[in-house]
Amino acid sequence: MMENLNLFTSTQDVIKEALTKLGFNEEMYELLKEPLRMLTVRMPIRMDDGTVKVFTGYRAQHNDAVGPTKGGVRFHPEVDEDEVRALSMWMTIKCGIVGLPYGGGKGGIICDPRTMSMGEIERLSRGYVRAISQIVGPTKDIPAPDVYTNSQIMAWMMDEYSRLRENDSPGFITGKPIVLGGSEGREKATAQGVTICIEEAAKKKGFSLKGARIVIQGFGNAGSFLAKFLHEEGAKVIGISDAYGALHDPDGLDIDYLLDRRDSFGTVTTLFENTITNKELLELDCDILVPAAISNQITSENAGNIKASIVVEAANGPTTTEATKILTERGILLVPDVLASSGGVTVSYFEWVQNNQGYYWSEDEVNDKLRDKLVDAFNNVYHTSETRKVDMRLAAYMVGLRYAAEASKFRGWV
Ligand SMILES: NC(=O)C1=CN([C@@H]2O[C@H](COP(=O)(O)OP(=O)(O)OC[C@H]3O[C@@H](n4cnc5c(N)ncnc54)[C@H](O)[C@@H]3O)[C@@H](O)[C@H]2O)C=CC1
Ligand SMILES: O=C(O)CCC(=O)C(=O)O
Repeated sequence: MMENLNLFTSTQDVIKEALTKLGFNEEMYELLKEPLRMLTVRMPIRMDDGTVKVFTGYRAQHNDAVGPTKGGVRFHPEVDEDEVRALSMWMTIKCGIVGLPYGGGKGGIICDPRTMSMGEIERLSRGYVRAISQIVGPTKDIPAPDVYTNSQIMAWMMDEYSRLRENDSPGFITGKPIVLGGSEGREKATAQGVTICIEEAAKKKGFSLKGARIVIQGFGNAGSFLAKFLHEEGAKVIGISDAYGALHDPDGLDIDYLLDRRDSFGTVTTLFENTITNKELLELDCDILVPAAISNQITSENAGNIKASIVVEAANGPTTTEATKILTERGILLVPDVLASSGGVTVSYFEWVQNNQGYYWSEDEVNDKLRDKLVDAFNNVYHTSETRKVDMRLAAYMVGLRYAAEASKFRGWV
């Protein structure tokens, strides 16, 4: 049988299994099996050469029983409707795992910002906010950064929304620059959360991070800060990659140099001749493998060849259902995306809280609060996996979905 690479339908299968294990009925599955709302927008944007190009974008809102929906916006040529749907469903689960008062949302625009000027990216970012303005807002749905979007783009989006509403609305979006109400620690939060999960996973496997060999796919916001943190903890980062290729040195790469040379899209390998492929990178001999780029990277084809004893998903959806089974059967500890990458949305929540109260915290305060939430979340999912005898992904879905399901029940929706 062909492996299911459709992120939306494969997510539905795990949601169904998790709800059944939790004892919810078919009606609950009917409610949670897809987003409550999915908006498709077409945005005419004036390009620098005077022509008009029409871009397509999406905003999905999975479930808002717990509170406003929350999730990033992705600018990528391969964005598609089903991917955005699945990403919004994962956000509901992520927020539930760390106990945030949000449901899941997610957005995306089909575009390649690497080939666009700053002016074109600004006009597209503002156009997107105008197009989705009716369904978003600080108490409705709060966007944030994701692949190929950053704090500058969040600033333009916040400015556009504030103009539309005729009042300053920092709580409309998170991941903003500090001077516009961004939170200390948000930029590094996803990697910080992944690092905490790696520390906890290593404890369970009984080894120290000092000298542990790490491979990271992706050298953007998540991957590059992660390489820095693990390098600082004494681990040996022996492989990294970007969209164009991968670098490998069994004695450890020069992380400080690579961090200094990477561009704002997380590209660094184009500076080197001696590269390997992303496919080869994933199969390198190492202790911990961290996919931190895009989806469907570990499949039934390569899961049997993964050498790591811990796989931590910093990216959303990097491992297929079939590959999850194979890794689990092989005794590899898999820390699923909805847990491992929840540091980003956790500090986004802290940013929103700070915007709402107008009083800002120090980076240490943010990091301490983040650590408390993530250590609890990791142990909760791990414990569920052990006691219910289910794999870590199913355990994470059970922990995360319970929140949205119970809130939907209390509201009388099901
Ligand atoms: N930025 C955030 O706060 C969060 C990000 N994530 C997830 O982490 C992953 C990475 O996101 P960011 O680091 O924010 O994005 P980014 O845009 O900063 O970096 C993306 C990285 O992936 C690489 N990449 C892109 N296409 C690729 C391909 N076809 N093959 C291999 N590498 C490729 C890029 O070269 C770059 O190094 C995504 O799956 C994202 O959804 C998850 C939670 C929060
Ligand atoms: O920071 C946020 O609100 C959302 C981050 C996100 O999109 C994700 O965790 O995939």
